[in-house]
Amino acid sequence: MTCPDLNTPAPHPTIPEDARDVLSSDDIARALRRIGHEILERNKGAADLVLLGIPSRGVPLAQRLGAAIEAVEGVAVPVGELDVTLHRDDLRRQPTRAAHRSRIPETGIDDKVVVLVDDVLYSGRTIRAALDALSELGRPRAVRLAVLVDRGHRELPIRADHVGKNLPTSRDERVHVRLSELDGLDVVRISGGEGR
Ligand SMILES: O=P(O)(O)OC[C@H]1O[C@H](OP(=O)(O)OP(=O)(O)O)[C@H](O)[C@@H]1O
Ligand SMILES: O=c1cc[nH]c(=O)[nH]1
Repeated sequence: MTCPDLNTPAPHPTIPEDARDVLSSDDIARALRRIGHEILERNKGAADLVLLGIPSRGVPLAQRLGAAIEAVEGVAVPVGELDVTLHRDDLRRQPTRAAHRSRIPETGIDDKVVVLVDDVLYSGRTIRAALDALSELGRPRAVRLAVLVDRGHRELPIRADHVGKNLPTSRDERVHVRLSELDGLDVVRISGGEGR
C-alpha cells in the first residue's frame, strides 16, 4: 500500500460550469451563527467544549464556529483539527489521499464535549474514521457532529447533531463547498445529476 504524502495537499476537482449555487456567503455565515447557538443551547454554555475540524474545509468551519460561539458567550472555545486519513476504510482505493497532522488543543479531549465539524456529510465514512481517530487520542464525555451540508445517502448509522442545510441529492450529484480561507470565496454549489 502506498503511504499518503504528509506534505502534498489533496487535489480538489474544479467545479463544473453547470453547477448551481445552493448557499451564498451570507447563507453560510447565517448557518454557522445558528449552529453556534444550537451548540451552546445543547451544551448549556461553552464549558468543556472542544471543536475539532476535519480537513480540509472542516478546519476553517470549526474556527468560524469557535468565533461565533465566542461572540455570544464571551469565552474562547478550544479549536483543533482531526486528521482521519489513516483511519479511512477507502485508503487502499485512494492511496494518494494526503494526510494532514491532527492538532488537538492543549486541554485535550478527555471528559470534554467534542464537536466534530465537517463541510459535507454523505456516506458517513469520514465521520466513522473520525470516531476511530478520536478513540486513539482520548475519551471524550460526548462526541457531537456539526456539518454545513447534509446531502443524505448514508452508508453507516451516523447522523449529524447540527446541520447548516439539509440538501436532498441524487448519488450522481456532487456538492462543492468553497471557503475563503482556502479557496478565496464562500459558496456551496451542486453539480451533476439528471437533466442538469
Ligand atoms: O460522508 P462521506 O461520504 O465520507 O463524505 C463527506 C466527506 O467528503 C468530503 O471530503 P473529501 O474526501 O472530498 O476531501 P476534502 O475534505 O479535502 O474536500 C467532505 O469534506 C467530507 O469530509
Ligand atoms: O458531494 C459530495 C460528497 C462527498 N463530499 C463532498 O464534498 N461532496
